[in-house]
Amino acid sequence: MTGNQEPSTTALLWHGDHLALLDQRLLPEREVWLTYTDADGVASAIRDMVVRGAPAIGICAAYGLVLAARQAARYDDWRALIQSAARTLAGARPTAVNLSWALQRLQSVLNDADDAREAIRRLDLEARAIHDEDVAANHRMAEHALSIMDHGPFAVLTHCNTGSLATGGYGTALGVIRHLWHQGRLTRVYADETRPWLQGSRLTAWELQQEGIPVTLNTDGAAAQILRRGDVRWVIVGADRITANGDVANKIGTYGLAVLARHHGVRVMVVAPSSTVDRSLSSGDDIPIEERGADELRMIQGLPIAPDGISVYNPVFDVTPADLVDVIVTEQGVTWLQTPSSL
Ligand SMILES: CSC[C@H]1O[C@H](OP(=O)(O)O)[C@H](O)[C@@H]1O
Repeated sequence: MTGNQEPSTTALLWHGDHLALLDQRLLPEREVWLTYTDADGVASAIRDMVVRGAPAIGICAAYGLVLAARQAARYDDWRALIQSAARTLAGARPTAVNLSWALQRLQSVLNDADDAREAIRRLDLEARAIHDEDVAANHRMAEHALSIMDHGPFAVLTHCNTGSLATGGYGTALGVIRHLWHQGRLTRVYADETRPWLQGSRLTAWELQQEGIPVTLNTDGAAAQILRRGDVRWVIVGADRITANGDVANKIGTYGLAVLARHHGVRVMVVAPSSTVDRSLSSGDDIPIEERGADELRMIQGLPIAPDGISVYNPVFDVTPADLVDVIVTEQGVTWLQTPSSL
């Protein structure tokens, strides 16, 4: 990879006997690291969004299972205890398939372990491999994406956070954006603030500003006007689950953005590792969509911004149908869903 600089930001650090997580609920004001030594703690961290982002939560679940194995080693029923921890971790969040994918990969390794110490060793190696593979995949996806984009330079718009804070490092959609910048092919990134959890304003704007990448923060509602102006060539987003027909579950608001992009002749690129593809589901209708608490809309940093007790609908993902996605990029390559000439 030429011209890439590893970003200084990272979401997680594995120390063999504990997992350190940057508490993303406190960014950008405060950088606070929390330490986890057991699977229940890691599951809570995922559920409470201390760490978030489909690939990142898969990697954390893998390390969480290693922690479970270390704690179970002293018991005769160590294998059953590890399996129980896997179920707890798998239940932390429903939409991103990376969580179950990572846990299934570790459990297949567990089956080959004859004793608890061997289980710890094998699980640790596999979890580290998943982490390393994710970073390598992000760099490969950036290369694949740039190979099909015109030289530019041009502006792009992105939604939510898909960077080093959402992955093992470098990022998926944000990895493509980083590579565009380092190759001199990017003029500006428009970052949707991404209500209600504000991954865009609190995380993406923070990541990009740290690296001197020109980023402009906009309300989700301003995306239409930005796309109408014509300087944005691509909408580039991540994914939490991609089904066999190319439907894409991603942060709430992605579907509306794809409709806007198609209306304004702007191409939509989805960037996600192959661990995000769930071929067991025939369409996005089958993807479980997480709904989170009402206070995510009613409050901001503890301050009420809506009438007390107001009814709230808070799905935190939506499904963009394949016919609104122009291209899907994974580490294995590029899949055009709309023939380029038709755009
Ligand atoms: C490369 S991260 C993929 C995906 O995860 C984010 O959701 P969340 O912040 O709730 O974990 C968002 O949908 C990203 O696009």
